[in-house]
Amino acid sequence: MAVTFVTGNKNKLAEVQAILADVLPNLKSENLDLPEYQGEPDEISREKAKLAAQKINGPVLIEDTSLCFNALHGLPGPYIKWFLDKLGHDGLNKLLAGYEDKTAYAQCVFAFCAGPTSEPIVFDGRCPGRIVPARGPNSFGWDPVFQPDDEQGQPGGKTFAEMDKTEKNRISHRSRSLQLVKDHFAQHPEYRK
Ligand SMILES: O=c1[nH]cnc2c1ncn2[C@@H]1O[C@H](COP(=O)(O)OP(=O)(O)O)[C@@H](O)[C@H]1O
Ligand SMILES: [Mg+2]
Repeated sequence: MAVTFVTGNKNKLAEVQAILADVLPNLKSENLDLPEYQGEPDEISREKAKLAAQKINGPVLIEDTSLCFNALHGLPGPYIKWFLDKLGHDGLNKLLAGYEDKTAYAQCVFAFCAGPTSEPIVFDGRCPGRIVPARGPNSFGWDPVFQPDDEQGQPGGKTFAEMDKTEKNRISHRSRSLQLVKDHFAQHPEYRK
């Protein structure tokens, strides 16, 4: 019962295969065109996983990433893709111009659905930080405008874009939710084959 990771994003696939290698050595991948649901991040991932499990007719893993501004009660959240696309890094900063509070969190929700009639299980990983004017290479999404907090919960020094991969992966929203996924599959050897 090999699990299929449904994604169109090659970077995500590589990261997920690397991190899950020992618990899901036979993880497959498929690029299905799934609808972009609206709602709370965990609900969106749940719906995506259910539909993917019906289309694949087997066990699936999906992922959805949000960037949530506290002053805006969690928005743009799951809609960050379009906000980033239309407003750019500068526009994301300007959204918070009227607010003292620049804090935000990156949220990654993986969802696993065992089959077409199963209820999905969600794995919610978050990384707290703040929105800052862009710094560092413009290589991945909103990385240049997100400055994660340090281990003490204080404003950290670097944006995600200024960190190397290892440094980002130690604290990132995605690595935190993947750790939960890993713990889950460590207890479910039936998916290792
Ligand atoms: O770790 C990250 N750093 C910076 N940007 C990210 C990260 N993960 C996802 N994004 C961006 O956030 C947006 C929402 O991600 P989502 O997971 O819905 O994207 P996808 O549908 O392209 O896979 C996209 O614009 C994506 O590029
Ligand atoms: Mg999305």
